[in-house]
Amino acid sequence: MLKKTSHFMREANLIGGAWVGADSGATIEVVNPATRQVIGTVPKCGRAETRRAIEAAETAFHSWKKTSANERARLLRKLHDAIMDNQEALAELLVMEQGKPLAEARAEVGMSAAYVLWYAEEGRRVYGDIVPSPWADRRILVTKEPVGVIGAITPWNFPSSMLARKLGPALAAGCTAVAKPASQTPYSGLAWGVLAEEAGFPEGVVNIVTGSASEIGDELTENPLVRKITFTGSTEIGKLLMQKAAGTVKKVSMELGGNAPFLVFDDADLDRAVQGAVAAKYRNSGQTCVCTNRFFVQEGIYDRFVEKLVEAMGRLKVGPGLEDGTQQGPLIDDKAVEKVEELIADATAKGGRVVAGGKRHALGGTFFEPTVIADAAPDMRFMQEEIFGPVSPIFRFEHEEEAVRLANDTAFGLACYFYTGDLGRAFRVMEGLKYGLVGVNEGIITTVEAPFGGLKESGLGKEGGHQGIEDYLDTKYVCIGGLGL
Ligand SMILES: NC(=O)c1ccc[n+]([C@@H]2O[C@H](COP(=O)([O-])OP(=O)(O)OC[C@H]3O[C@@H](n4cnc5c(N)ncnc54)[C@H](O)[C@@H]3O)[C@@H](O)[C@H]2O)c1
Ligand SMILES: O=C[C@H](O)CS(=O)(=O)O
Repeated sequence: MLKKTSHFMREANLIGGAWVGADSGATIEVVNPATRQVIGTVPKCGRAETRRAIEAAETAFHSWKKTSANERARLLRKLHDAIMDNQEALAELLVMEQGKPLAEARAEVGMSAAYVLWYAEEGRRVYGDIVPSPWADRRILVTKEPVGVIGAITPWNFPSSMLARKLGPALAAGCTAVAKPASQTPYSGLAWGVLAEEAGFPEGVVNIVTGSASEIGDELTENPLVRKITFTGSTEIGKLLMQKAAGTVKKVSMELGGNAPFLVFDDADLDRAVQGAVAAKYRNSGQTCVCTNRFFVQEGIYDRFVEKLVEAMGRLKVGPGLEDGTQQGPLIDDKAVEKVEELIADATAKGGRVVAGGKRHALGGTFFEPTVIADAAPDMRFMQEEIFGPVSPIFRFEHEEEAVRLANDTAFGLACYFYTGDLGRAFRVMEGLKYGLVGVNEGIITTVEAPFGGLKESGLGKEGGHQGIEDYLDTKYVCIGGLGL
């Protein structure tokens, strides 16, 4: 491991400005999914340590909220610069614990820095209102104030940028934070503690705890000092956290699971659609919340699309993320591989045809062959379950209305994509699809300038865009009398 990477690889938690272990001394091993080797350990903290982190964040909040938006922006710009100055080391650390190709890890770290820079500026535009008063002798103000201590819980698939989408707006708004990264990928989260320290954020503003997810989660959701929970992860856990946060009426932001449809109409640019399909499906080996889960291809071009996708996909290089040219890394763990195998077995039992891949890769471990399944049918589990792996089930359809109905036939509503050359169809389909994010003739659409977030059981709230800071603010109405007007 390069020396600079080890600088960020902290085997301790950041609580109130101190790097500490678990009270019990217990630790969790962190495994490199490509080599299955233990790369290190992190503290196995629980409620007591989390409570101390919350109290440190509450203490820090009382001074942090009084800093000017300009001062917070200055520190956030320094944080942005620290991330970019260390992009390679942070990317290598991310690959070691998550497995994605180095090029994707670099992009994720770059996206993390971009969120920080975006909110450095958005924090300076948190405007209030002066409302024309209905009373001649009173004045009405509406102000925005930081909600206070926030609890942030993030997933393993984007261990850096998912935290950036929370810490960026939270710190810009004047909030303080207690963050819990996923146990599979803790180092990219803990690195935010190192970066925040080096950027000059006051002690207690950023706290990072690792360990028992349920214990840390229970303290974050039940402690009344925490005024907001922001979660990115599965819908199942999101529902649990919402229920627990209700006990103290906390604000919640939920970035949850997806089941993205990808529609290709007869009038689409087929080569563009295939290029978009590979990008929207195979990023992070299919382990993203916005990855295509179901392809719907119109009858007239179905066979050509399948043929071209198989050909394009066959060119993907599978290997360890740090190896030059790797485009498909390993899946996160054995459980992920078993889930993918179950879904393929279900599909083939229901008439699906494996036309590419379909089994564990010759590299062994959790590497899996990029897979395409033709003749997918609506009774297959893909329709309702997130694959979270490199598998493309391809359904066929005849009419536009049928495609939109099938695309919407899921509890999820995060991302969707469709390819057409017809402008009228583009508006009909865009307006008919019940999803928070829509890619029209594009397969990769996430950007800091745009609000990211799902509908239905894919979540609540938005991250990115000008909308993303609103969830970290309380609106206060002030009526001022006695002015002798
Ligand atoms: N919508 C989005 O922006 C987005 C982004 C990335 C991932 N995701 C979703 O996340 C899922 C994959 O990530 P994952 O496997 O880490 O999800 P997960 O829900 O299993 O875990 C997410 C986080 O929650 C923690 N957690 C687990 N059980 C908990 C509990 N009882 N109390 C408190 N915290 C708990 C985990 O330790 C982790 O930090 C997929 O469903 C994917 O679609 C959504
Ligand atoms: O996995 C979900 C991420 O939000 C994907 S993206 O990098 O934001 O597109």
